[in-house]
Amino acid sequence: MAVPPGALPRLHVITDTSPGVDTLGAVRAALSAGAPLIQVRVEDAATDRAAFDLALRVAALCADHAAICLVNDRLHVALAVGAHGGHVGAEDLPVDAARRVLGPKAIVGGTCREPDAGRSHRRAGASYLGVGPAHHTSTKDGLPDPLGAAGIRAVAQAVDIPVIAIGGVTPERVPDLLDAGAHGVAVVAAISRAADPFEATKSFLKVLPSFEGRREG
Ligand SMILES: Cc1ncc(COP(=O)(O)OP(=O)(O)O)c(N)n1
Ligand SMILES: Cc1ncsc1CCOP(=O)(O)O
Ligand SMILES: [Mg+2]
Repeated sequence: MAVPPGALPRLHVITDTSPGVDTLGAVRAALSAGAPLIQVRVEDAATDRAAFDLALRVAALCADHAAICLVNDRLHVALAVGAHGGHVGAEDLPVDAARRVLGPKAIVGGTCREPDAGRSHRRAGASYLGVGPAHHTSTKDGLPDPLGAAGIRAVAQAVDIPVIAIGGVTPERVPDLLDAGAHGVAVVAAISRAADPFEATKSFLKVLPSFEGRREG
């Protein structure tokens, strides 16, 4: 299911499969609070079967809430569960290949950190850019130094597709990221590892512009 141009949701809640986290509990809470989009992300070491099982359940929950479901990295899993699209980065399929795999109507997100890569992803058919780390994060290892709002701004000014800022995003940091030109934010820890993921989601929704991104029907 395609999202109309300009209607990409502003809050992307990314699943957290790290030990001690109630992955699906957090997804249910986020959706109940009004999260418009869930991205299914598993550890690199997870099997395809584990990724598929989680994605199938998340896709069903998203359907119940008229929310969008994307799958990170594993585009065959996205296709297998009927997700709305997928997200790829430097170690995944290139954006143009992801677009060919998922088709012209799918949502295809591509990671980038600087303007030239953003322009190139745009030409390759990306629907949106995931740009980060915006701030320090302990959720993913091996990342470069945080880009800060200035780094987000540099990419946002270079493209005409939505920029989703990722990495260490909290509700308090959202206004600066929006001022820098981000369309929205992607969040792992500040929702899934919050004491109350429902309230945490509400806190994000309060500081994001209202949700033209929620899918009809
Ligand atoms: C919205 C969004 N932006 C960036 C990423 C990161 O993707 P990638 O660089 O491929 O890293 P992994 O998430 O695969 O570890 C993302 N998932 N979502
Ligand atoms: C996957 C990824 N890519 C850049 S930062 C990041 C992790 C974001 O997680 P958190 O919201 O917990 O900082
Ligand atoms: Mg990836």
